[in-house]
Order: sequence, then structure tokens, then C-alpha cells
Amino acid sequence: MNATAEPAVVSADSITRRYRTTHGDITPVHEVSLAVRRGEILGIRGPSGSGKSTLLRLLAGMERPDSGQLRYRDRAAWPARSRTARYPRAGYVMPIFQDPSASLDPRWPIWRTLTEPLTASGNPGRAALRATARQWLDRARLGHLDPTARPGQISGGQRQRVALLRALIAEPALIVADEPTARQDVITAAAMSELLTNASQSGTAIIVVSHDTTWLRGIAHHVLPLWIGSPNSAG
Ligand SMILES: Nc1ncnc2c1ncn2[C@@H]1O[C@H](COP(=O)(O)OP(=O)(O)OP(=O)(O)O)[C@@H](O)[C@H]1O
Repeated sequence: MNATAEPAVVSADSITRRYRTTHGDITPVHEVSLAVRRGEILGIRGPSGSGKSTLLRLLAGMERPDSGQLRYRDRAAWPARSRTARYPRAGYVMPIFQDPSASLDPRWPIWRTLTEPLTASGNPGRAALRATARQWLDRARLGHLDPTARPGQISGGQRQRVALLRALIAEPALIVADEPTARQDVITAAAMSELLTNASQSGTAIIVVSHDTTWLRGIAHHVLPLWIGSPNSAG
């Protein structure tokens, strides 16, 4: 099978998500179509309330579209009547949320959070895991952090970088990241760009939401602009 025939890591065909609120129905995601292949980075931008986070939740399989088709590789993501999305394998998608606390266990030291995905296929030992964690922390300009610190003992921006590192170490097929640079300065945002670009060059498909259009244009192969209340497509 050649690269062009390979199915997209994730594709959406006219997906729509509607919420019922006390003020009536709202449809933050309306007939969005896109496809992201191995090694591609799709950027998503749009004004506040245009449905960026909702779309990421749909693409990560955390919420089911009300209509339209979501596919992982060439399989429907949501089997009929299923309450959970169907992934081709465990760890297929790694989401990185705006609030990184959601993906970091407050009781665990950073080194353990980072290297936990590596212990799924055997335990290389605490010293080796700590050394690996330190190497990754260096790459995100976090080499000065105490790897035994808990998430509550580091800053919000540092937590966000730790959440990104955790996702990268897990080597998923797809990363969806919501505003990963929102709390970063220019230098750390550049370090995150480099990490994401390296991951995409190793084959990871990446979907990233950002308000920072300059940063997004620098990193993404395509950018999908969202507006409030209109159909969108990309890929
Ligand atoms: N679970 C929900 N129930 C009801 N309404 C929701 C729900 N989730 C999101 N919304 C509404 O959908 C709209 C889009 O929200 P969403 O968070 O996707 O926008 P966004 O583009 O990510 O915004 P921001 O840039 O401010 O983070 C908003 O009006 C929001 O209030």
C-alpha cells in the first residue's frame, strides 16, 4: 500500500454536534469535514465560542457526533449503539486539554507520570525511567525541574509542557491538543513546536487548536478556520 492510499488516521465527514440548553439548542460544530494523515499537523483556529474545543472532543472520540461520520483509519469510530468510541488499538489518541491537571495524577511525581506509558510492555526499572524522564524534560526546557515534584508544585505552563511530553512519550497515532501554548512564553512555545514537529516527522498525526495564528502557521501543514455557525472543511 503506498502512502497516498493509506487511510487517514482520523477523518470527519460532515460531523455536527448540538447541545440542548435552557436558552434553546446550539450547534457549535456544524457539518465539519476534515482528514488528517500520518505525519500531518492540522491547525484549528477561530474566535472564542466557534466550537474548537467541542470539535477536538469529537475528534478524540470523547463525544459522539449527532450526525455525520467519524472514522479512525478506515473504520467507523462509533459502532451502532456503542457508548464508547472504537479505537484501532489502546492509546490510539492522546488528548491534551486546556487544563493540564485533567491528564496529570496529582499524587504522582512528574517522572512517574511521564514514563507510565513506557511500563505497559514491562518495567525497565526506576533509575532508567527517571533518566528517560530527565531527557524528555530537557527537550521541553524543563531540565531544571525536580522530577520528584508533584503537579501541584509546578506552574500551570510547566504542567502543560509535562502533559505534552506525556502524550509524546506514549507515541499515539493521534494527538489532539487544545491551546498547548496558551501559557507559554515565546521560547517555550518554540520548544513545543519543535517537539510536535519531531513527533509528526515520526508519523504521529496532530490536531492542534490555537489562538496564536502566527505560531499555528509556523507549525501546521493545513489550518482549518472555524466561524460561529457555518460549515467548515479541511484536509
Ligand atoms: N457541554 C456543553 N453543553 C452546552 N453548551 C456547550 C457545551 N460545550 C460547549 N458548549 C457551547 O458551545 C459553544 C462552543 O464552545 P467551545 O468550548 O467548543 O468553543 P471554543 O471555540 O473552544 O471557545 P474558546 O476559544 O473560548 O475556548 C459555546 O457557546 C459553549 O458554551
